[in-house]
Amino acid sequence: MKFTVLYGSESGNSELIAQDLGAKLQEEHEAEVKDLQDFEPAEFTAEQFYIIVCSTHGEGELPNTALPFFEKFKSFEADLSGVRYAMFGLGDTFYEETYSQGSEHIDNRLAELGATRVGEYGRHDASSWDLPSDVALEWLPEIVAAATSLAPANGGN
Ligand SMILES: Cc1cc2nc3c(=O)[nH]c(=O)nc-3n(C[C@H](O)[C@H](O)[C@H](O)COP(=O)(O)O)c2cc1C
Repeated sequence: MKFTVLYGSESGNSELIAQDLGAKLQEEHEAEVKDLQDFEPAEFTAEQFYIIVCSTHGEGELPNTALPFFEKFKSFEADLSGVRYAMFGLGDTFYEETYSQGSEHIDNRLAELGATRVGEYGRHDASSWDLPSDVALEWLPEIVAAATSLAPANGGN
């Protein structure tokens, strides 16, 4: 199973989590970490398992760095039904109405295109005392177990 960790970050928290998840995954798996700024919607493939780490800015919006990707993704049309992914959203419960909604824009569009989210939706609340990477690394094993137990989408080995 090959993992691609994608991140959208404005002040660095999601990027740090993505790097820490990538390093943990690389202990036992093939894994790469990419900024959503350097990723195109057409790159989504059933050969990879995606872990998307993304924060919330503005009023429930994506971080600025992820906006160019999302603009393209909104109008991108393809059948992503073979694509599997997990989501980890960052936010702050201080923003009650829009808590952690940034990542949900990406999650909703992936679902619309037929991709399958695997495992629990991870979250980090900046108002909590928990360190972002601690929460994400605690969340990771269940995701890896679920991802690696899935049959390859292409039916291959
Ligand atoms: C200007 C600004 C606006 C924000 N708006 C929201 C919001 O609407 N909802 C939310 O849950 N968090 C919001 N946050 C909190 C961030 O999502 C949180 O601090 C997160 O850890 C930042 O991650 P990043 O460094 O990867 O961008 C906002 C933060 C800032 C600085």
